[in-house]
Amino acid sequence: MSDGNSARVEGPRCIALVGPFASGKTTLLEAILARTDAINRQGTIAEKNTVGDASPEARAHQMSVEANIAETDFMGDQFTFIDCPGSIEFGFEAAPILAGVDLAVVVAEADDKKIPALQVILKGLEDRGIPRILFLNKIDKTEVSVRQTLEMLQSASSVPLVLRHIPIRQNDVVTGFIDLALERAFVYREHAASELIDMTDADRAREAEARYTMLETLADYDDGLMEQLLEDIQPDQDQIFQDLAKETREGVICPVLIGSAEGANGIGRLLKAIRHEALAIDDTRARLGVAASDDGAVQVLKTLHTTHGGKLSIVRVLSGTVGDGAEFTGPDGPVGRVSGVFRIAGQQATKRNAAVAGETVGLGKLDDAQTGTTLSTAKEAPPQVVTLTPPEPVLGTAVSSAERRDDVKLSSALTKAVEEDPSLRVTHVQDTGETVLEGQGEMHLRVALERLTGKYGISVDTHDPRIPYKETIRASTTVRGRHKKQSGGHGQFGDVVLEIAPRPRGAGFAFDEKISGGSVPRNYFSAIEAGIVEYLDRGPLGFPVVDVAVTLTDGSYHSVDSSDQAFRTAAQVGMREGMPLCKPVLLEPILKVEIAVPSEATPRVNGIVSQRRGQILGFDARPGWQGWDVVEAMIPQSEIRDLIIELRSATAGVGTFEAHFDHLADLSGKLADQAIERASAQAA
Ligand SMILES: Nc1nc2c(ncn2[C@@H]2O[C@H](COP(=O)(O)OP(=O)(O)OP(=O)(O)O)[C@@H](O)[C@H]2O)c(=O)[nH]1
Repeated sequence: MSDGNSARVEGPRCIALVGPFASGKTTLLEAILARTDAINRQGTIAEKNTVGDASPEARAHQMSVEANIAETDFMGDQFTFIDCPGSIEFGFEAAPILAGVDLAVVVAEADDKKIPALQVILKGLEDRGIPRILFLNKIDKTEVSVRQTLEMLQSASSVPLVLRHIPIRQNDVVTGFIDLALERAFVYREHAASELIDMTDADRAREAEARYTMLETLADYDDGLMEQLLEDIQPDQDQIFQDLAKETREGVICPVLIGSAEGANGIGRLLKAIRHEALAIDDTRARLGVAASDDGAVQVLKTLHTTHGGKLSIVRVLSGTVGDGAEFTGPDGPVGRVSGVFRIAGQQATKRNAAVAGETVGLGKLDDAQTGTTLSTAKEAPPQVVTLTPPEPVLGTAVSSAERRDDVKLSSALTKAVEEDPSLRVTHVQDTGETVLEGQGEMHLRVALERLTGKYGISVDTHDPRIPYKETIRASTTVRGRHKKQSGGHGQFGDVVLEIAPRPRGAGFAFDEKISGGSVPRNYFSAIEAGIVEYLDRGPLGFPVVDVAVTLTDGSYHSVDSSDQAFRTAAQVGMREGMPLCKPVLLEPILKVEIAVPSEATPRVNGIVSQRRGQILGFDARPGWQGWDVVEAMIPQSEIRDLIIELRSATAGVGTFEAHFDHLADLSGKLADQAIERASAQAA
């Protein structure tokens, strides 16, 4: 049977499967592998026997926590499919992958709660100019009409969604479909290819109407077709296939196919559409602005640290042939020599021969290669096709190894974790002395921690990161600090008079001296200042002290017993006595927060911010995001902790925020008392 003669391109393809959480991407990959005989039997998520999601973390949570890669052949063409996780928390995994694919299959379902997530995904593809086909999955359990579903889904796409299939229903169950381009009806067969059937008169009438709607949209981009429609001339079928392919490749439309990944229905049709409508590497290279060349050039889609084989860079070969021993250069210089070319299938990597342009393979031992970069075998640094900026983390946890001997192991495992997933961040917080692992949400962090244990065998302790409170003073005092030990032998003597005064917020610490008549010799000044600075590490409330001025106004010395150490101690004695008299006050860090949400959630954000002692600064439309707002607010750091969880629940999972330190503000009353109590308990 013909699929139409659209100008089909040749060569190995790389296709991303994307879509909202649990829309059926991993199941679709499984169905595709079964349909193309890459596996004998289709596994299911429930039975935990799918090719994708085979890592212990993915199996445990029954969700994709990283991209799954599998290769197959269909009608003589080679395809690599990359199933990208749907959860927004693992969303950054897809960014470097999408840079190297020919087409994205967006797996969606008739669920209005998932429309905001679908919008985020489609916008990402639209912004990057990636051609896309929408697979309307779970048609086996869809009760609403496809027409209504399409209207709902359309709000998430900025280009027309073009329905290519309509369902055939019997007793409210979808039993097959009509392909509007082929004008043929098929009945689904469980886990087998659909069978061609005759159309009933009623189906023929529905088909004619739906087909006309499809043609009208195609005609918006094809004047010749528009004229034919106006003159009531039946367009040629090849022409329709050509229009579909051209307009899909240009990204001006998004065709919609229907099916059921679980029942393996509609899979053959989807594969045929991909085969005809996806571009191949020559066009993708043009989209990425990479010149054709005999030099090997690759795009790094993902990095894996395998427990035995070392580092594996999953790449799409953009040009040339890439084999063992190839030496690659990245944006910052040489990245290593390939040791092993691997075929990737789920969790398995098997050695293979050299890879040609268009193929997606694993390259071993490119130690300095980074995910998202373009590498070349030419000596000079290759132009980069994308710049990837990981989203700012939204949640953090302090981590430490349960066993001291694992400290070094933990630090190297954390480095590898961030290399595999740059949307994780590890910070060593000087103020609190903690190592904080930050990421995109609870599950993201949980999986990262599980990997530390599962993959590297490190047992990790975690707790909420401490808030880096500070303290300052509100009043001045003058105090004497004496240190005297003169009983027998070489004694110690230091004596200072210090004036302690507040400084404006943000002004920092200042030391001055107003010594007259040499009551304290000049050579002891720096030891006195050092003693004060040391004291300021932990003020009367238990926190680092900021914004104070200390002036040395007087003192005395002993020609034999005075020393740097004695004056240093005297200064600390003075500070210890004087500071509690200066009305100490706790300071809490306040963050400036930009919260991005769909506009209908904006009023709820106001409530969320004020509950967290926050102050709204204003809100505006989110640039480039139709129907979204950005709310600006100041929120105390201690109130941010689970902000992301509340925001996501108010926005069907898509709300997000960025926060940066802005200033310190006074904190008094019960909240201050609690913070002081907590700190002294932790210090004890
Ligand atoms: N009824 C029905 N259920 C399906 C279909 N496809 C997938 N499912 C179910 O939907 C759930 C999610 O499927 P997955 O394949 O894990 O979805 P996913 O999109 O890969 O999920 P994430 O990557 O974790 O976002 C599973 O329980 C599947 O069995 C389908 O066609 N029909």
